[in-house]
Amino acid sequence: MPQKTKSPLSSQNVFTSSLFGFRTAWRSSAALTTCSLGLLVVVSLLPGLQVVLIARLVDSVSTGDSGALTTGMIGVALCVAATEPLAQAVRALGYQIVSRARADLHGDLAHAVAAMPPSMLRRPETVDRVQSVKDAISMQTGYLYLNVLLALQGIIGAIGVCLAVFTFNVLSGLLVLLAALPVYLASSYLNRVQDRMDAPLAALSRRAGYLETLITHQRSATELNSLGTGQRVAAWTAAQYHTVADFESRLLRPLLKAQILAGVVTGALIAAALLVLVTEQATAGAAAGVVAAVAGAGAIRSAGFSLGSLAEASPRVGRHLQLLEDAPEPAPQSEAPAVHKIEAVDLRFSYDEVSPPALDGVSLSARRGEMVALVGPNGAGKTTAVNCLIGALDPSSGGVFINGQNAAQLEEAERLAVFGALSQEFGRFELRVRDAVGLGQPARALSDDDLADALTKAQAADVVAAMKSGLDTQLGDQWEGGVGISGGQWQRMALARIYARNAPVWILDEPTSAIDAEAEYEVFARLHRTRADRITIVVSHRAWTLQAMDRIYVLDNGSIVESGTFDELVAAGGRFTALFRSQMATSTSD
Ligand SMILES: Nc1ncnc2c1ncn2[C@@H]1O[C@H](COP(=O)(O)OP(=O)(O)OP(=O)(O)O)[C@@H](O)[C@H]1O
Repeated sequence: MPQKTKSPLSSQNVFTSSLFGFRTAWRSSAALTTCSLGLLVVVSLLPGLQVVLIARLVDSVSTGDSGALTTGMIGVALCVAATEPLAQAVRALGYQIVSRARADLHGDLAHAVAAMPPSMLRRPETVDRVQSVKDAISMQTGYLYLNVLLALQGIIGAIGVCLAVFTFNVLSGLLVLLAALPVYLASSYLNRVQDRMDAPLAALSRRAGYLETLITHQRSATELNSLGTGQRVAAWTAAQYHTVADFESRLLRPLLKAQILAGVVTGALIAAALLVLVTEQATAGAAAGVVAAVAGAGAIRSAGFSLGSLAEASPRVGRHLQLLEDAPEPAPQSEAPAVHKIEAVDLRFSYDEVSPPALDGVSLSARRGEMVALVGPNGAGKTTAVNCLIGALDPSSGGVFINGQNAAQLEEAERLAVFGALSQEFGRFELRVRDAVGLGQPARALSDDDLADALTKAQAADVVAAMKSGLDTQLGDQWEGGVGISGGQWQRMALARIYARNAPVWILDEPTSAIDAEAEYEVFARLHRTRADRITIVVSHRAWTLQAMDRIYVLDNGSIVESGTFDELVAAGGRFTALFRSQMATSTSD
């Protein structure tokens, strides 16, 4: 992944976030965006036009020109009548555009995350950043164009009013123009405050969101309510959201102060402009000045509010752009090479500086056709070793060699294509059966025959045969028409994905932990029967599954303490025997 030296965050401001809002709107619909801008210009010029017409109207009253009076009255009436409906039309178009733009932004985020390598996804800061960008799409970045429209309406309206006032009195026009400055300064100040608080706020919100997910998602909520502790998690959720609210209110205080101050200064400048007009101008100018002051204040307030929202969103725009930039380009699918040997040499890895190393010089190897096992007590380092093999973790020293080549030198996609890895926490993808299994194969869509073959090999064909819609059955009973399946059946679906993938190196971390004894026997028997064309590495806690392994590596405290075949290890009477003594005693007594 490319390392970035300069964060675009530092350069985000109202202008760049407006540009981002405009670009997303244009991408979602160029026609609607053009339409909204056209209407916007018309509606924004109405206040200025109103000022000019009122000045003429007052003039015609004093000169007694009845024709001009009638025209002026009709003009003012039309302006007043048209303003609100046109403004509403701009807003309605704006909403339509932002809902499309949000869909695009959610899509962009999903694609960016999909392009991230597992090693990047494992980092907590990546998860925080993704969550923050996702939240912002629903709250700020997704609505930017609406604020751009409102800000433009306010700014064009204020400029129109200023120009109208300039025609009566230059000083007064300048004062109206100056009235926009406090609002802009307040926006910039808020932008800086927001930027400082955004990262800690995202972390707090993610925790609140996580707790809420626990108590609102079907599976976890059912488990918690069965335990009778759902209310406790609900209370934690509420408390965490209150923590978020307290944190946010620290932002609201400076926001309020800055906006009140800006409002007071704006009001004073508008009042001064009005005073100049009333004291220096004839009746028409003064009357127009009153209208201008009201219209100008309204336009500037609206522009200020929208500019404030744009300023508030700008750090989020920065994070959004940075995340998309940091995500690598989606790599073209790589054909898996034939692998005749995989080796791990002296792997060392620590999760942090204080804990003892999770891997302390682990070396192992496997050749095509071999089936090897990693065993050891909980916390020995088996999953860490597996993650280093597939590249989800980078060892601090040592390396993984595929066909003798250092795997760190391979392209990410090339390396991932080598492995079919089934983790302990395999995914329960609540999709149609064909999609849930088909996700194993990125290179092509699988035919029904391919899917049936993978399901059969994973002992899952009977499960699907019993479903009314077969391969088209929706998995998961939280969905309308969806089917709930057992834990072991979910694991068989996950194993079917690995058969569908058919990679040259299979890494199966306790692949049968939830599967019944009969099916487990079948699964292992088939793995042995079909092992010739691949390398199979299995993590297992069950003694009998280890008997036919070509080699067993015994891990303890991050080091390999023994290796050999089952019989050799039993004969040695060492750590392996101690680890599996109770299981071997049971099988002997059976
Ligand atoms: N994400 C993590 N952050 C910090 N420490 C971790 C993390 N994951 C694992 N560890 C620690 O690293 C060591 C090795 O863990 P690992 O998950 O590799 O063990 P394992 O042999 O797979 O255990 P099990 O049989 O329970 O699956 C343990 O001490 C564990 O507490």
